Amino acid sequence: MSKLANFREIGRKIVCVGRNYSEHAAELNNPVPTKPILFLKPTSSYVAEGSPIKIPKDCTDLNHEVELGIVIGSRASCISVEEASQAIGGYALGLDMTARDWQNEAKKKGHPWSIAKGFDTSCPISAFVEKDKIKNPNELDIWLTVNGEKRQSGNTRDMIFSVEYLISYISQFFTLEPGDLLLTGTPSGVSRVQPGDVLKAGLGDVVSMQFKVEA
Ligand SMILES: CC(=O)CC(=O)C(=O)O
Ligand SMILES: [Mg+2]
Repeated sequence: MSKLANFREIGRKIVCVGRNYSEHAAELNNPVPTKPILFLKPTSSYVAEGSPIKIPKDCTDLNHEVELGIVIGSRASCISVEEASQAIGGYALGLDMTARDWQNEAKKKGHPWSIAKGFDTSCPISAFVEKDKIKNPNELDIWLTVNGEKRQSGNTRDMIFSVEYLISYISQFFTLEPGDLLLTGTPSGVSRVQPGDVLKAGLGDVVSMQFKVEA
């Protein structure tokens, strides 16, 4: 078994990409970016299957964002797009749970999104997926249902910036280390969740996961 199977324990950082699908940028009335928008989540935000997603106190608009996760396998600093795939150690499916009311408030004030995106349980994550299980990460169906109803359905080919471009771009600023996770942005269809909801998500026929939402 790969050493990266416990990437949640060894992970040093979670780097997230925002607005990487133009339909999602449009549904929130955001401009389409000309270069990747990056933010970080703390590793304390991880939650694995079997434990609930908890709506933070005073949050009134918690949204799901299903995203392809890249688990970094080797140290990478200032690498080129051509070198990027060598840094991939494997994959995971992730949810970038977002307190949209808090994020909107922060955006208005020009404040960071740290609390809106990084509160405890804001990063539900699947089991580790071995690198060889996915031939092309830029050609994967990705979906999410809430209580059995389809809410998000996309394909990573619609990402504005490819997986390799993102790894290269991020490595110009942050040295990537084994166990780091990159969340690559969400397709359209984000929506509010309520206590008792059951979220199911999947990546092609490679991996799926389920989480219950609690107050
Ligand atoms: C508007 C956002 O929250 C950006 C984001 O996280 C995304 O996946 O897009
Ligand atoms: Mg996101």
